[in-house]
Amino acid sequence: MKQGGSDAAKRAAGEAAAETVEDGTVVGLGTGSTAAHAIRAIGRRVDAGLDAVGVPTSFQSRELARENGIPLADLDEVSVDVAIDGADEVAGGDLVKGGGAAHAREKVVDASADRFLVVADPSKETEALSYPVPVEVLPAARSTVAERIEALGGDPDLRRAERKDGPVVTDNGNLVLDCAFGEIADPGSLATALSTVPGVVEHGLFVGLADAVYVGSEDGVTVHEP
Ligand SMILES: O=C(CO)[C@H](O)[C@H](O)COP(=O)(O)O
Repeated sequence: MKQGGSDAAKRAAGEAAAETVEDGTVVGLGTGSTAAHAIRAIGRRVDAGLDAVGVPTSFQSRELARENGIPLADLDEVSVDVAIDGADEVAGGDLVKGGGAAHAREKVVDASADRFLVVADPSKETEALSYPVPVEVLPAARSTVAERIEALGGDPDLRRAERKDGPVVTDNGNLVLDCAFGEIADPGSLATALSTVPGVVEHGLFVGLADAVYVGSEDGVTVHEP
């Protein structure tokens, strides 16, 4: 994932979005270092009396929410009022996500929310998406999906684990192909094409889902409503 942004900028964005969580609501808890700041801030607010329930998007966000005392629910038990999640690249309201290989559950939770707030540092903002699109695939479909992605003009690369020999395995037991397409002229068309490839569980293009983008910096937070 892009690592250009400062932790102070990520913290500013995460904490500003966490501040908008209202009493008596259900919050989708995103994955990654920026969303982690939001989770810790929500935990502090719960500790101070906020009545909120979290729906995690990954093993990692579930663990962090537990450590921070946030009551949790599964998505089939509640409906999500607001989701707060990070991104690897942001172009207006379109995103590439999945740097943490959590984009399948993230998309289910973020898309189900009444409001989806993206939290990011300025290094994530761009005019046109070009970050390699993470594609979660069934292990048995790795080669056939890779061929289809090449036919769509992409360059698929199996994501490998840093601290073990072999591939990254998602929370759902699948593999990830990071697919470079260069500058993506039409994210909507590419998203539709990827979704129709047999064996693709989910891809990291989030097109038109964001309701607001909180961009933090050392000097404060700017909120865009795409
Ligand atoms: O999509 C994600 C995980 O699947 C993350 O939200 C994305 O990678 C951004 O992470 P960070 O806030 O650490 O830069």
